[in-house]
Amino acid sequence: MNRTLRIGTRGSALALAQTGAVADALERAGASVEIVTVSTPGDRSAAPIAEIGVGVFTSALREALATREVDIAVHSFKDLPTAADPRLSLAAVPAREDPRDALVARDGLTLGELPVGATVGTGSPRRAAQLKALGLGLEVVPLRGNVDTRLRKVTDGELDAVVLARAGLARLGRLDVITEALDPIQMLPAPAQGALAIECRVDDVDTEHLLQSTLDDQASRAAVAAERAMLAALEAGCSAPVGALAEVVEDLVDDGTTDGRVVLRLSLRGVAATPQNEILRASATGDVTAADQLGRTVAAELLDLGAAVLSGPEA
Ligand SMILES: NCc1[nH]cc(CCC(=O)O)c1CC(=O)O
Repeated sequence: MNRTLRIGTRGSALALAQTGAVADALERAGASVEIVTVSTPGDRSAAPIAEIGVGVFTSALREALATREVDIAVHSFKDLPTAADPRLSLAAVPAREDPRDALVARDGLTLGELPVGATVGTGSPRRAAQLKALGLGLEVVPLRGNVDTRLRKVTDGELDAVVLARAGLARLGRLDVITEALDPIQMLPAPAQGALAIECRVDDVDTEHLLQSTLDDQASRAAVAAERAMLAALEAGCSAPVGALAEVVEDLVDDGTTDGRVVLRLSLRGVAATPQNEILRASATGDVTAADQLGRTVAAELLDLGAAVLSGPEA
């Protein structure tokens, strides 16, 4: 391919960092690329994400791609609505970063070391619900803004701590500020957290092939597919109090030999909070090639437990 591929991205420091890494990988593969910044309503509004709705960061980028303003779109996967866009192809899901949430607290404190009444900033209903469910007496304070703005609340002494995606800090080279990576047992990340979604137009098969062969990671794609199938089956938006984490695990099956045989399986854990802040949990393991089905299975279990009363602000 000798055309220059235009890669669309949001203009935040985080978006530029992750798009830069994608551009580098494509250049190493011999492609010629150019980065194009697309401003999104999510970047222009200071309102809580829960109020401005699904896709605030991603629809403008998808539009720019569909209308041929750009050839490739790089999204934080967790910001993408679960509804597919028939004009676009999810050409690559690169190897995922560590998907955990991270605590950044004053004085190097961990979650368990924060005193009763300590203020913890997060704009995410999912993080808020799981923090409250720990029963530590933490005071969850609404918070929005880019990574730097959120970190400053702690350095300025306005809040005792904030919770952010570890992956965002990793991409910005700010892992040093983390005082605790939160165990998924306490805090399941957002579906697809830490993963990127790289899209191109469905009819642009050359670009699709380049992205797929250069950047796609099958295990990350399967894990994210399971998490998002769970989210979709709960009909919850990206800001709903739903967490999910799928991992490819080795499973030993008895095949009659003394050692048994190791097969790869996909394990999925899900959490949903009811409006009463009751935490519901479910998990299952399935075939790596049946990720969507696994997601629907865990969602069905959550619905059985009472998650039906649950709906995101826009669901
Ligand atoms: N909704 C904001 C958002 N979207 C993606 C990331 C970064 C991490 C990722 O790629 O999952 C963040 C920041 C955060 O949640 O702290």
